[in-house]
Amino acid sequence: MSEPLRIALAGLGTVGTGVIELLETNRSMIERRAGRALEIVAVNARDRTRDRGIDLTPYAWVDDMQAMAGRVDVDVVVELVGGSDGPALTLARAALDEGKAFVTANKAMIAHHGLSLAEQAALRGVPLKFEAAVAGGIPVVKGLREGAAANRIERIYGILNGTCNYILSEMERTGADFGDMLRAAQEKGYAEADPTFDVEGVDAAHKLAILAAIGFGARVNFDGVEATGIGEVRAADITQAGTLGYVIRLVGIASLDQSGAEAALLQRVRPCLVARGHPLAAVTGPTNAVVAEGNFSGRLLFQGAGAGAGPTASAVVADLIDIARGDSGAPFSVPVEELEKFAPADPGNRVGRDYIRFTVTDRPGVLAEITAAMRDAEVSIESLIQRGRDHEGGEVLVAMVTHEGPERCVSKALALLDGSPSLTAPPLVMPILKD
Ligand SMILES: NC(=O)C1=CN([C@@H]2O[C@H](COP(=O)(O)OP(=O)(O)OC[C@H]3O[C@@H](n4cnc5c(N)ncnc54)[C@H](O)[C@@H]3O)[C@@H](O)[C@H]2O)C=CC1
Ligand SMILES: N[C@@H](CC=O)C(=O)O
Ligand code: NA
Repeated sequence: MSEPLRIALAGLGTVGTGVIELLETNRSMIERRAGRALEIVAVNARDRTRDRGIDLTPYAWVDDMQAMAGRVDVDVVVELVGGSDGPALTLARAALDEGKAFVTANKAMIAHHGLSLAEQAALRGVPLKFEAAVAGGIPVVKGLREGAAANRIERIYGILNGTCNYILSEMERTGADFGDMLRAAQEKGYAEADPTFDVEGVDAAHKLAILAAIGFGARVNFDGVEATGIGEVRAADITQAGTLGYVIRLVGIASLDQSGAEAALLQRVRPCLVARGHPLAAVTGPTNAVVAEGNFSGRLLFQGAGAGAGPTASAVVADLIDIARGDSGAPFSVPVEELEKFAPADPGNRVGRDYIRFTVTDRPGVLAEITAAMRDAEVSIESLIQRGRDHEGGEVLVAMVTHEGPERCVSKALALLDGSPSLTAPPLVMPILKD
């Protein structure tokens, strides 16, 4: 058997402690599969004295995280600290610079700096791996990079944030309110250190940017992702959607828009209506699911735990096993210098159906004003529901579903209504996910 793969582990929170537990529990099986032992030699976290429920005495404690990069007894640095910049990025750069393999679960860092880190890794000829950064324990990076490598990917979409999916599906199941469900998601360890990243769609946008890069051979472009979170989704929307045969899910979608002279990349994260019969509608709780449509494979569905200690550790250790076996392939499926630079697609070109919810004052003529704007913008209405008011002159919800049409027409209709005294809040538009 070869020499052990020697690991330095930075960050001993939810994921870091999960990695130690997994390596301890499955030690001999992993050694057989990897062809060599995976041995943690050094660990670091902010607080040495904290009781993490695991025994850290077998490992050297390093006070300065950055010192791990230069250790001669280390082959691979694992970063489980978090944050797109700061110490995580400094460590990544230093480790790659020292010619160490680098493994991370940090989607924020890969979404922002994945391209330059991949360039650095290529320059030094060392592996850079981030399976845990996209959809936690689901082997979707590997699935796309290896399993679906023979295909041209037509579209990738999915439920990429466990916290939001937990909140939406629990609101749907129990009628509970948003705040209580967010607290529960935090207590269960699904949420990011800053949960606004989850609820505002930023975390899902990080993951989508990485997925799109792998699926389309594109340069990672987080700034090209249009992200809307779930903060505006009301219990009433969930009920209305249910009446119409849909559930609401936060969905990240990436596809190539071929309508112009040059292909452009559409990357967006939006709360969407998902038909009850669609596989994503059955995805509840913190579960993630990714659908990739390949031109030969057809629809591939990857589903599983997108967060939590065990599943995320499973992805981190899978990367370590790959490194132990000698895999040093391109992190984004094609060599970094061949990644294409796509312009962001105009979302107005999207042709689809939308759910639009208006909150209006209940007085004569309001509905006529809304439908006139739809007519003038050439938006065809498929169905319309008006919910009864609470009191005379009170707020009323008007929800409609459009026929298929260009998204720019819906935007035009909303622009026509902008500033109307009849609307008590900005309308909420949720695309209806295409099968
Ligand atoms: N928790 C989850 O389910 C998932 C987490 N991730 C990612 O994994 C990474 C780690 O996440 P968690 O384990 O949940 O975080 P955590 O907050 O539980 O743990 C972070 C660890 O890093 C240490 N740390 C933070 N800032 C530090 C600093 N400035 N200097 C030294 N140590 C520092 C903390 O002491 C702690 O040990 C993040 O990038 C996160 O986005 C990815 C997928 C799922
Ligand atoms: N906060 C994330 C954790 C994993 O990436 C989520 O809720 O999905
Ligand atoms: Na993954």
